[in-house]
Amino acid sequence: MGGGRGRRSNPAGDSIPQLCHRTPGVPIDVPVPTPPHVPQPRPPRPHCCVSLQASCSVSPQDLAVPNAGWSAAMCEQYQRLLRCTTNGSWRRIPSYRRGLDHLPEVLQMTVDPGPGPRLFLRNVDAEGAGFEYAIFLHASGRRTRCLCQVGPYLEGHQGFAHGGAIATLVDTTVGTCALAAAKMSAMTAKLSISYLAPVPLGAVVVADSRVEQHEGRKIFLSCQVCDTQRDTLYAEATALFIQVEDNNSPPSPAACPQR
Ligand SMILES: CCCCCCCCCC(=O)SCCNC(=O)CCNC(=O)[C@H](O)C(C)(C)COP(=O)(O)OP(=O)(O)OC[C@H]1O[C@@H](n2cnc3c(N)ncnc32)[C@H](O)[C@@H]1OP(=O)(O)O
Repeated sequence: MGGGRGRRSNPAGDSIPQLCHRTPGVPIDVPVPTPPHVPQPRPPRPHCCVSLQASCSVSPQDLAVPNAGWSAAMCEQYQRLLRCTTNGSWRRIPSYRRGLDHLPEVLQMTVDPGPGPRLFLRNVDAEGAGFEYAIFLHASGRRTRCLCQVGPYLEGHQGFAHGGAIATLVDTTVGTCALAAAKMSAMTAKLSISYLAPVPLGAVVVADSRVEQHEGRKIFLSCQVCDTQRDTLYAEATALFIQVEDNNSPPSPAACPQR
């Protein structure tokens, strides 16, 4: 589905094959929003370099591995990508329920055994219902490849993925690439996406990202989202990430235009 509408993608020309839990609905205490006219202090930057809580007895579960919700196609493509890690040219990045996907040289995960904040892409517990994904990082540290099965809870138009879900996938793929390139925390400053063909729910897609330019604190990246056969280009994107020091004070709020 959608195969005829996307642009044909260019082969990436690399050594990797061309590929294009638990209880649902854990209640979360949602804070009551403060009225918009009350000025609020800017929240601190996310602290990425958080040490593993030694006191926590719960072993974090790596979710970037096959589970019962993965389709045969997803499993097959995952195994293909995994084979490319054996010579060290690529490596799989572990992923946890809490904390960003795990790049130990850049950040360490937090361990959260209970309900509370969750990584956005890991907020659905039912296997296969939300984002099922695994990210691979190239040895250059400047390319990432995300294999993702788009679950039914990501629906936008009937039978197809929500554009925001695709944006999340892209942001995460380029974000991982930016963090690896920066070797420090970085945040999305700009994300531009062209949606070229609708992604059917249940589809397995591959998002390929690379650093295009790295100038000081600014990292410019590109990303393409394709089917596993590289027949359909679902989306292409460019992004700008800005390196941030974890212990910096937050930037002053941007002035809001007067109405
Ligand atoms: C393994 C782990 C995987 C993790 C993947 C996670 C992916 C998820 C990533 C996210 O979703 S992050 C959440 C969404 N992003 C934000 O919430 C960021 C909100 N914005 C900010 O906090 C600040 O605006 C920002 C940190 C991006 C920049 O503020 P700074 O004060 O540090 O930057 P500054 O204003 O000094 O600008 C530095 C340079 O960047 C440029 N710049 C900043 N924002 C820009 C912008 N939006 N567009 C274009 N250029 C921009 C700016 O012009 C300047 O260029 P020059 O050095 O050439 O003068």
